[in-house]
Amino acid sequence: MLKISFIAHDRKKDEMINFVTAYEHVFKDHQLYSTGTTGQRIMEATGLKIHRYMSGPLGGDQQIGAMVAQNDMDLIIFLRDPLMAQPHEPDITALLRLCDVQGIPLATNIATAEILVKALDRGDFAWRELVHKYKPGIQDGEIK
Ligand SMILES: O=C(CO)COP(=O)(O)O
Repeated sequence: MLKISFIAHDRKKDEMINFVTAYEHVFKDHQLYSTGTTGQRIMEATGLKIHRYMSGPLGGDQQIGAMVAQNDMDLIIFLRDPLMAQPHEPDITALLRLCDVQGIPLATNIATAEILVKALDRGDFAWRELVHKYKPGIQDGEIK
């Protein structure tokens, strides 16, 4: 079971809901997280149970980022709105940066999200189970 996050900006939320609904059979076997409103919308539209953090502008991206910093998140689907400025742009940039620090698979548009979910479904994410098994002592705040 992997940890997966869904985040969508307002004008991308319908696209996210269609996507998660289409692949509900894949996502139901995993531990799901989201920012506040995205998670609420997905749960209203599907039978999935999602741990919701704060709404993005109130710190939700940072909360998911905290999991990424500990290498404790396996896949992020983040449908960003590239055509609208966000008040919490620094938080968004920070989350994307941390994904690159830890090498966490991240989709920022639906085309990539489709490819990643198909990879997930056929077992291409098994290496993440190994990451969890052999994760060094990050709980102790160890600096590598
Ligand atoms: O703003 C967001 C991500 O940056 C998403 O937040 P919501 O899911 O609460 O709309």
